[in-house]
This record gives sequence, C-alpha cells and structure tokens, in this order.
Amino acid sequence: MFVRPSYLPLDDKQEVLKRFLNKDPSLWSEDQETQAAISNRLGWMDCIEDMKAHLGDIKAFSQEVKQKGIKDIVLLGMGGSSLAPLVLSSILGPNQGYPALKVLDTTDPEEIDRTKKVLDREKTLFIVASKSGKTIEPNALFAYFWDWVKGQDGSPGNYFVAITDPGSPLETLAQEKGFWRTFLNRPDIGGRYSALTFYGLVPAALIGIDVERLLLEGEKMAKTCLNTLKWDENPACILGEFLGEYGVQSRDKLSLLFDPKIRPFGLWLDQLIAESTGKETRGLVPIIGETTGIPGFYGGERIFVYTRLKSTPAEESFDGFIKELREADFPVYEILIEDPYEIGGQFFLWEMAVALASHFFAVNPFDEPDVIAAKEKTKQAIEVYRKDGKFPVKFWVDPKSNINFRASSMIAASMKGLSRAIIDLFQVLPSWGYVAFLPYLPYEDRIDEIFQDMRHLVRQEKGCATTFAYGPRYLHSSGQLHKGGPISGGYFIFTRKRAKEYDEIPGYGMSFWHMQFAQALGDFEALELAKKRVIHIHLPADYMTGLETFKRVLSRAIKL
Ligand SMILES: O=P(O)(O)OC[C@H]1O[C@H](O)[C@H](O)[C@@H](O)[C@@H]1O
Repeated sequence: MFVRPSYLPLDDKQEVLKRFLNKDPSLWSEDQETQAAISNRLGWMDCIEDMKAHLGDIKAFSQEVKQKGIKDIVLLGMGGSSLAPLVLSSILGPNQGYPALKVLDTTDPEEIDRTKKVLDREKTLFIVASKSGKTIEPNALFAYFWDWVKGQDGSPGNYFVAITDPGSPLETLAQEKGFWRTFLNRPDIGGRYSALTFYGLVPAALIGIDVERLLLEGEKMAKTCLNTLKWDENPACILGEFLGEYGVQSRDKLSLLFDPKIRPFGLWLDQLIAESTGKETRGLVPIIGETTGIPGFYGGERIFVYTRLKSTPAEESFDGFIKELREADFPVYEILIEDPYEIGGQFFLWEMAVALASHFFAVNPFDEPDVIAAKEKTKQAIEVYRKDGKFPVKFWVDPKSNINFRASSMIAASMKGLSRAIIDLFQVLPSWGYVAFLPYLPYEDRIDEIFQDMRHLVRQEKGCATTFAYGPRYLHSSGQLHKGGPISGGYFIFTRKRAKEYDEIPGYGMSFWHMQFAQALGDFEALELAKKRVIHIHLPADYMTGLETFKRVLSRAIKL
C-alpha cells in the first residue's frame, strides 16, 4: 500500500523516522527474506566513522602512488563502483602534482582504444572496482589491460589495485595476480550507497582530493540527518517527503538542475534515484541535462530540484527559470551548497531521502530486480555468437534513409519504414511519458550535442520529457527503471557497424565491439520482455553521419 505523505499525521511520519533510525527493514517490505537482505544493505547509515579510521592509510597510499611517478589512474568499474569517483574527479580534481583519473565504464572499442593510446604503460595504475567481482565490463577490461601491462616487467600486479567486497572473485584474482593493494569494503553497503566508502574515497585520494574534508562534510550531514528527530526539521525527511509526495501521484519526472560546477553530480544521482525507486511500475524518472524551456511546455508530471552553488554568478544560475516555474505553480525544491566539497554531505542527504521516499512508494530501494534480465539476455546473445559466429538479429533497411533498424513487437510488426516506426512509438506515448535515447557509442561532445537537439525537438513537438545515457553505462543505473519503472516510456537504442577488426579480449573469444553489441541486444530483449516500445537503430560505421541522418528522419517523422 503506498500513501501520500502529506495525508499522514505528523506522528505517523515521526514513527517512520524512528523506524528508519532503528534500521527497521519492515519499512520497505513485509517479506521476511527481503527484510533480511535489506538489513544487509544499511551499512551506509553508519559507515563514516569506520571510514575515518581508514583515512590515514588511504592518504599514505596516495602518497606512495604519487612517489612511484604514476601519471594516470584508470578505473575499471560500473555503476556504484564508478560513478562516485567520476563525479568527484570532475568536480574536485585532479590536484596539481597528482595523477589524473580516467573512468572506463564502457565496452566501447573506440573509447577503450583512445584511452589506451594516451597511456604510458609504466606510469599508469589500474583500479579494478567491483563489489560483486562478477561484473562483465570490469572483468573484460581487466583481462584486456592485464595482457597489455604484463609484457612490461616481472610483476604486472604492481600496476593494479582492487576495491571489492570480502570473499569476491576479484579478491581472489587480486591475490593470485599479486595486485599492489586490495581495499576490502564493508559488505553491507550496496553500490549506489557506497560513495563515502573505499569505492569513492580511494580513487579520490589518489588524484589529490582532500578526502578528509569530503568525509567531514559527509559526517556533518549524516549527523544532522540522523540526530534531528523532528520530521519537519530534518533535511532528509523534508526532501524524502517531497520526492514521495509527488512520486506517488505519478508526478514522477524529476528534473534535476545543477549549477555548472557541480553538474556532474547528476550522473551519480541518476543511478541512486532510478535504480532505487524504479520498480514494480513505480518510481521517479530522473531528467538530467535537459535544456530549459518556458514552463508552458512542461506537463503536470514534472517536479524540479535545483542544487545551487553559492558562488555561481546569477547569470549562470537557474534563478530566473526557477522563479518562472514557481510562478507557474510547479513543485520546486531548492538545495543551497556553499562549497563544492559539500558534495560529501549531498551523497548522504540523497541516500537517506531516496530511502525514505521509497517507503512511501512501497518499494525496496536496495535491490535492482530487473537489471538481471538484460544481463541474462546478453549472456544468451554471447553464447549464440560463440556457437554460430554471428548474432541472432536481423535489421530492416529503411528505404528512404538507408538506416538499418528494427522495432519491438509493441510497435506494428508488419511495418518496414523507420518514419512509420517512429510515428507508432509516439502515437501511443502520452505527453506525460518519457523518451530515452540510449547510444552504445564512445563518449563524445558532438554526440552529446546531437542528442541534445533531439531531446529539445521531442519536448517541443510532443511535450515529453527525455533522458539520454550511454550504454552500457545506463544498464547499471537507469536500466532498472526502464524495465521495472513507470510503463510510459519509449526507447531508442543505437549501435553501429563494426569499423574494423578490433583486438580480441584475451580469454573472451570476441572483441569489445562484439561485447557491446551483445549488451545492446540484451537490453532490447529485456525491454521487449517488459512489453516496452523500443526502436533499435544500427548506424553505419561512420556513426556521426548516421546520427545526423537519423536526426533528420526523427525531426520529419515527429511532425507528422
Ligand atoms: O560493483 P559491481 O558489483 O561490479 O556492480 C556494479 C553495478 O552493476 C549492477 O548491474 C547493478 O545494477 C549496479 O547497482 C551496480 O552498481
């Protein structure tokens, strides 16, 4: 049973807070087994004290790394094991004299190639980060880079560090291969709640971020949220109530705005919100990186949270836009931070707020039941490829644009034109739904821009909110929401033809191109299984030209 928090008497909400502080798992589930699993996911509530005890060690290790002359740190990991380091390095790092951090959370062959090309083998340290130690991307990336480093000297393990949970296959691997260091995290913390543990702090320290200050900010916020016993004075409860209140009414398009300096925080928040709440056909759809429009273009399903950094000049801020939204009566929540290091506190604030909001949605914020579907389907596609030497997929060629594409069965199966498929996708998509653009391509500014144009177009023409996230990164965050969350979504998946023979990943019998393609197929199948409307565009090897062509097709079709 889910309930609007504003309908509850204050005493009931007090009770929710009390149960939360007692780590009562029945807040999120009545099932005994689920409750036991939840009890093993609440370590983030009190991990800061533990982490303070490790700060000396982390900082000493960062000095060792620096003294060894390491210039680049490459982090191999996904989702909860990569997004906090990515956010921290984009906002707070790197510091002068310290190595730079490159987060490789992809299987894109071009992105991996480009990264490798600029690395100096003797001055690069790889961090393999994975809670489970079983995630396909970091494991394949490890195999690939281990092979590259091992020619270098007698002890390639010196160039590798692991961050994982005790007993994981990664811990064993690190022992066998003689990794320089292994950091074992508390196992009762899930990936997306692990920013203030070894997963976030070790990479941050290695690039010279003041992790003590970061953790102190985390501690300050945690103390405020855990010690303010009045619901309506507690910042996490107030934010959690805002999210829960509108989410349960299906005002679920949560548009997140950040001042420029702290904008990357949205990437981490996207996973926390989408993967925690997006299940059982409920949840909040985080809308990040959208251009702003006039409020008249937004539907009633929109709510807004604006994180303001005090030092941002008024002309770079969203102050004017927020004023317009308020005048148009949109629900708006504002968070003010004085200093970028307060991101440490924001991690905790949002973790607790999302956990409380999930109580009102009656979902378990600590699992990701639908992520597994895409993984299984990917595995099957890989098995077929290994057996038959090709993937089980056929595309239609759009007679007008020559674009290869296919569509899920919820879109008229007999139709063969791309424009028709696009029209059909929008035909049944309500303006309060959303469209997700999901390219399995390298991270490139030009690609960002092209999709920004498409997002703008969809909002102008259809009034729809849009999301944009690269694959396979999104599989480990908003992928959960696409399959398990609100049913009103339309999805565009993009892959590209193979440009050349890419290196084989040692031990995998395929290249990263093949792996990435299998992941896209896997997600298509999982979305199909969840009865979603999906169009898969298979771009030419010159994907940029292909994307421009697709943009033209979309802009014509959307007006029909
Ligand atoms: O840290 P790992 O075990 O490698 O997991 C990395 C990520 O992958 C999974 O697919 C989950 O959906 C994410 O919640 C998790 O953060």
